[in-house]
Amino acid sequence: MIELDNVGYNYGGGELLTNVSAQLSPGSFHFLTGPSGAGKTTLLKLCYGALSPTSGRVRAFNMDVKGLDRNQMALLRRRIGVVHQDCRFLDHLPVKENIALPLTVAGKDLSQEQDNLQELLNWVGLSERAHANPPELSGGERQRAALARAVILSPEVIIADEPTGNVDWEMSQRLLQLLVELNRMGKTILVATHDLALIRAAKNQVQTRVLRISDKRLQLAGADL
Ligand SMILES: Nc1ncnc2c1ncn2[C@@H]1O[C@H](COP(=O)(O)OP(=O)(O)OP(=O)(O)O)[C@@H](O)[C@H]1O
Repeated sequence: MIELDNVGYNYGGGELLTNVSAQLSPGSFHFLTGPSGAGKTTLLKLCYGALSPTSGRVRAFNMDVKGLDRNQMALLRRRIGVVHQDCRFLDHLPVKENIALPLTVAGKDLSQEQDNLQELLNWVGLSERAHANPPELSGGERQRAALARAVILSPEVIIADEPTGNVDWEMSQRLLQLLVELNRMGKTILVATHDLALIRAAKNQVQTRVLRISDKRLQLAGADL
């Protein structure tokens, strides 16, 4: 699905990532970990085409991400759902409309999508909050709304950046459960996290691989996690 081949990345102040190679095969569940500032968010951005590698190659769905034109990039974004670290919303729009935004951008007729939207709101446990505005949501509700928005177009890959960063243990388990369910539905999952307890909890439920950025390079973490 996504393949990194000897990828290097440099924001201009020296190489941040070097010789990074990895493959996310269909239906796999990967965690990405490493110290703060190691380059996890950067690596995720390289995977979904928000950044182009300084060296090496990123391929998504057998296409070189670097050479994509606007239309191809828009298509790529529909196939990869992203939950951003800061999960921003349009604060003046209710939760339901925020979740529906990718449908609008994709030119879908919202009146045809109401059942789909309601099902998704139920799935993330936000049907009661559908008409609230984002500033009224708790951290866990924001994360679940962001996940719903990321999956509304049924992407094949879901990339989540610290989805449990600001929530308590119970809520992080609930979010994990949603990601596990998506994986069981056949979705390919990539989650950046500092939370080793979350990784251990996931390992009890699904087969996962843990990648760690250490000293600019990507390594497969050992079974000790
Ligand atoms: N747009 C940018 N321009 C310049 N430097 C950047 C930019 N974005 C990130 N960096 C730097 O790149 C390094 C890696 O950042 P990144 O956000 O990828 O790390 P991270 O592992 O996700 O960190 P954290 O766990 O704290 O979220 C940091 O030193 C950061 O300051």
